[in-house]
Amino acid sequence: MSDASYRDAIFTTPLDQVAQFSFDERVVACFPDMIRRSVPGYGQILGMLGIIAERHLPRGAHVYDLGCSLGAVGLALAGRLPPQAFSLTGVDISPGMIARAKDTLARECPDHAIEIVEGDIRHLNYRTSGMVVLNFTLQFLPPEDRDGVLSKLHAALEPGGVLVMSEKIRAADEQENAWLVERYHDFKRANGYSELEISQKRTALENVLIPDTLDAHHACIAQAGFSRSTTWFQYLNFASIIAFKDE
Ligand SMILES: Nc1ncnc2c1ncn2[C@@H]1O[C@H](C[S@+](CC[C@H]([NH3+])C(=O)[O-])CC(=O)[O-])[C@@H](O)[C@H]1O
Ligand SMILES: O=C(O)C(=O)Cc1ccccc1
Repeated sequence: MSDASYRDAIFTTPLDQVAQFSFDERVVACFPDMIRRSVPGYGQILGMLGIIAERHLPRGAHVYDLGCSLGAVGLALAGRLPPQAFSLTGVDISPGMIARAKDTLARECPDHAIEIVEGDIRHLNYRTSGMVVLNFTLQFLPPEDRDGVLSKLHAALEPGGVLVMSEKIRAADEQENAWLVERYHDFKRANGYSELEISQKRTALENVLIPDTLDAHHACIAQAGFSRSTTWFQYLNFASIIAFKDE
């Protein structure tokens, strides 16, 4: 499979009917460009995941990267930690993403114990792990399925284990939310997206990517059994939370 990456031009031409967004072959082909131009702080979050792993993972512990797409989290951890430091399982439901992630990781970090599997994170039998990463993935699950997944992840974590969860968020206050969304659209314009691309993608993501508030995420995390959680990163309406399982 080719490892070429293209500029995201998916919503450049006017569409009669904008179909629901899906992680199909066209998205796979331009995904690195799409996510970097569309997710404020994406690169910074990846860099910090390596630092968090370095601090929190017991030597040799297992890590899950859930909704791994092209394997960027595994690459970031392998770039910072030696092969003996951890093993990692990346899981994604999109066959196109999985095929490319497997290729990339086998080529870029052959000495690290990283496996990539196709699957639905709602129906996985999780093994005991030291760290679980949901980097912009929970937002794509139907809201009614999210509590169940977080509870399973809490159960799978070792005492002292951590969950890192990044999400597109909404603010409960309408005015605050409007400001964040408007500046987010400015961010996309500044990254070369046209008005048409911004509005068609917004339509495509309706009912597919369902953002929740930070308060709701922290409440869900507490409900799942985590004793503490903190928002360690926010850039406009994109944020990342770390949650700690009791020692
Ligand atoms: N039920 C599901 N089970 C498994 N995977 C799923 C499911 N639903 C959606 N996905 C997968 O979750 C990923 C979300 S992208 C993650 C970026 C990555 N974490 C990164 O750090 O580059 C975020 C984004 O594109 O904004 C896609 O690859 C979906 O196929
Ligand atoms: O582009 C958007 O509007 C987003 O919310 C980010 C995003 C990035 C990649 C796939 C889907 C959504």
